[in-house]
Amino acid sequence: MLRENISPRWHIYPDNAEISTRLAAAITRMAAEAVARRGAFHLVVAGGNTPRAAYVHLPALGSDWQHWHIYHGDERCLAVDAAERNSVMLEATWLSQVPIPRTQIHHIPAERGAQEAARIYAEVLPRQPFDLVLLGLGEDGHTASLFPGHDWGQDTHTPATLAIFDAAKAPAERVSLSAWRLRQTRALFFLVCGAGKQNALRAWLQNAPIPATTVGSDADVWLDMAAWPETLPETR
Ligand SMILES: O=C1O[C@H](COP(=O)(O)O)[C@@H](O)[C@H](O)[C@H]1O
Repeated sequence: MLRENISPRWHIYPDNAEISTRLAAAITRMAAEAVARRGAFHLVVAGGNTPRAAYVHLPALGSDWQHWHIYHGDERCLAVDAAERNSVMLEATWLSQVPIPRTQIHHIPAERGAQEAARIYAEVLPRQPFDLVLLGLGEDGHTASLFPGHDWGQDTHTPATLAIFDAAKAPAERVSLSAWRLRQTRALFFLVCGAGKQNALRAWLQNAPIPATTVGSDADVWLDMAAWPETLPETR
């Protein structure tokens, strides 16, 4: 699936609470549509703090959980029960409370080290495009575990998963889906909340070489007012 390089759509809401309610409803609606049309919903989840509140809303909204398939955009190479792992956050906020078949929840086996986990996970990913990819934006401009100044795998010949050993944010060892694989999706949402994201967002608006500029060139960006840069680039 080729995504068009048009431009991102910026959706600004008052705060993370408002985004979380709306996002949870949107995910549930998209899942219902995907299941009705194709019999399954393939979702890539974002880690970090920003999406937590949205995930917390999901169990109560209810859904045809039997048809959901969950993948991660990235994972930190830590022990399987480490609190900083994205999989642990996902289980605690949402996955442990809904009857998605365990065989359809695809955590990255990052406890096995980045190289082996990336190799294994590349085989786990579906051949078809995802239905929805959720991504965050780090304060330093990283997306999933693709960091500015590193190769983020935008070329279509890049493997679908990357082993990262020198991430600028701890832990240094991580696994990430590559930029081109993240873009093989019907819909792509970025979540950006908090004043700490202003510099990264300004870089994106300036078309600076950060992963979001290429991964999210035609994304829907859900952001809160605090994240919108107080001083903006002159163009756009
Ligand atoms: O390290 C990571 O950071 C980004 C952004 O996280 P946030 O806490 O600033 O929302 C996240 O999207 C990624 O999954 C995570 O591993």
